[in-house]
Amino acid sequence: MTEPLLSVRDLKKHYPIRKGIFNRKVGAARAVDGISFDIEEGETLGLVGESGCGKSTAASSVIHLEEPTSGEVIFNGNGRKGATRNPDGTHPNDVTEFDDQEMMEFRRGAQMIFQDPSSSFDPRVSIGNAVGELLKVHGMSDRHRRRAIVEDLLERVGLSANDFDRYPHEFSGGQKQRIALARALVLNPDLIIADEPVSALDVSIQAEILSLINDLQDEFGLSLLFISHDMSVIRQICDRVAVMYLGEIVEIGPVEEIFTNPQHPYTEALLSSIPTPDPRASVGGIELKGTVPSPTNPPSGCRFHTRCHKVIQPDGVDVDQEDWRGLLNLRDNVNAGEIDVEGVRENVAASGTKPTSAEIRAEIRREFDISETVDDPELERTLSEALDLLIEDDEEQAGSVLSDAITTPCAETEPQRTAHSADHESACLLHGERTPAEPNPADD
Ligand SMILES: Nc1ncnc2c1ncn2[C@@H]1O[C@H](COP(=O)(O)OP(=O)(O)OP(=O)(O)O)[C@@H](O)[C@H]1O
Repeated sequence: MTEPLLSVRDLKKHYPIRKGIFNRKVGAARAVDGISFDIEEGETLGLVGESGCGKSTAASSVIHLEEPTSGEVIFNGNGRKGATRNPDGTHPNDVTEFDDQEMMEFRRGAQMIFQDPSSSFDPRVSIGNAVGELLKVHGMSDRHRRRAIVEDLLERVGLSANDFDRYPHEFSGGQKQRIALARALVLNPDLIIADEPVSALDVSIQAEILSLINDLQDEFGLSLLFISHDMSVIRQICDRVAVMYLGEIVEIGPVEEIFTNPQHPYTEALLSSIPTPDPRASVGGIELKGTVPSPTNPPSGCRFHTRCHKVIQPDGVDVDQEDWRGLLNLRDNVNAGEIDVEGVRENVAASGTKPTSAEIRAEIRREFDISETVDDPELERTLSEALDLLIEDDEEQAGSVLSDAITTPCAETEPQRTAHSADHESACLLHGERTPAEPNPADD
C-alpha cells in the first residue's frame, strides 16, 4: 500500500482555562483529545459530529492555524513522499516540527475553505486579485501570468473569466464559495480542508457546490478533509468518515459501511437524526437528547455514556433499556440539583386537586421515561425510596441512594478502538470482546 498523503497521530489541542488576577491556569478545555486518522491520495475523509465536538479545532490544528498541544501531523505532499522516520523517532514530514521555510511550503500544499466565504473576502479587493494574491505571495511577479491563471480557475469553478474585476458584494453565497474554491486551488495544493463549506447555503445550492468539489477533486487529484455536522452531506461527498464526539474519534470507516452497519451508538444516533422526506420512514427513531458536555470536564470512561441509548447495565441488572437510561438521567439530575419538585407539584396540581405523593412520583417517572414499575424489584425499591426522599426535600440523600445503586461500566472503563473489518473501527465497550484493532505502526 502506498503511504497516505496525511497521517494524523494522537493529535491533541487543549485550551488552557485561566482565572484570577494572576491569570493562573486552573484547567483545560480538551477540544481535541488524541485523534488519529489517515487520508490517502485522492481520498475524501469526512469528519462528522454535533456542534462542539471539536471538528473545527481538529481542522485548524491539522493545518497549523493553531499550534497543537501534542501529536503528529505527517504530510507527505509537496514532493515529500517516501521520507522515513529519523533515528530519534521524529518524522521529517511532521508539520508540527516544520521550520519557517517548510511551513511556507506546507501552506502551498494544504489549503482551507470555511463555512462563510463572505467574511474571508475583503470587500475592496476584486475577486480576481483576491484569488491571485497567493500567487503573488508565493513569488509570481508576472501580473499577466497571474491573471491568466486566475481567469482559467474562475472558469473551472463555474464562473466567467470576465468576473475577474468584479467585487465580492456582486456575488451570491454559492458563487462566493466557488471563488473560495478557486482561491484554495490557485497554488495547486495536494490537500484541501473544508470546514462546513456548504452549511450556510440553500439545499439546492449545496448540491451544486458538492458536485463541483467532487469534479475538482478528480480534475486536480486532491485529497480532502471534509468537515460537516450533517450526515447526509457526508454521504454525498466522502469515501470514509470519522465520527467525532467530545474531542475523540468514536468510529471510523468507509461511508457506505458506516451508513448501513454503524457500530457506535453515537453514529446510530446521528444517522437516526437525518431528516427524511417521509417522517414515518425515520431511521431507528433514536433521539439524541441534550448537548455535548463541556470538554473542560469530560465524563469519565466512555465520554458518550451520559447520553447513550445503549449505556450498559451492570452485572446482575436487567431492566428495560429505556428505563435504564431514564434511571441514569434521574440520578444525574438529582445529583446536579436540577429536579424542581415544587414545579412538578404545581404542574400536577394544575390539573385538579392537591396532588398526592404517588401522583408526584408518577409525574417524575414520566418526565424521565421510566415505567410505572421497573422490572428489577431491588432497583424498584431503591427508586421508590429515592423518590420519597426527593419529595420530602432530602435531595442529597436521594442522590446518594441513587448513586449507590445505579452505576454503569461505561463510566468506569475507557473503550479502546475495536476492528470490525479491515478499515472499520469503533470505540465502544459493547464490542470489547472482539479482536482489538491492530496497533498503528506510526504509534510505535
Ligand atoms: N479558544 C478556545 N478556548 C477554549 N475553548 C475552546 C476554544 N475554541 C474552542 N473551544 C471549545 O472546544 C470545543 C470544540 O470546539 P469546536 O469549534 O472545535 O467544535 P466543532 O465541532 O467544530 O463545533 P462547531 O461546528 O460549533 O464549530 C467546544 O467546547 C469549544 O467551546
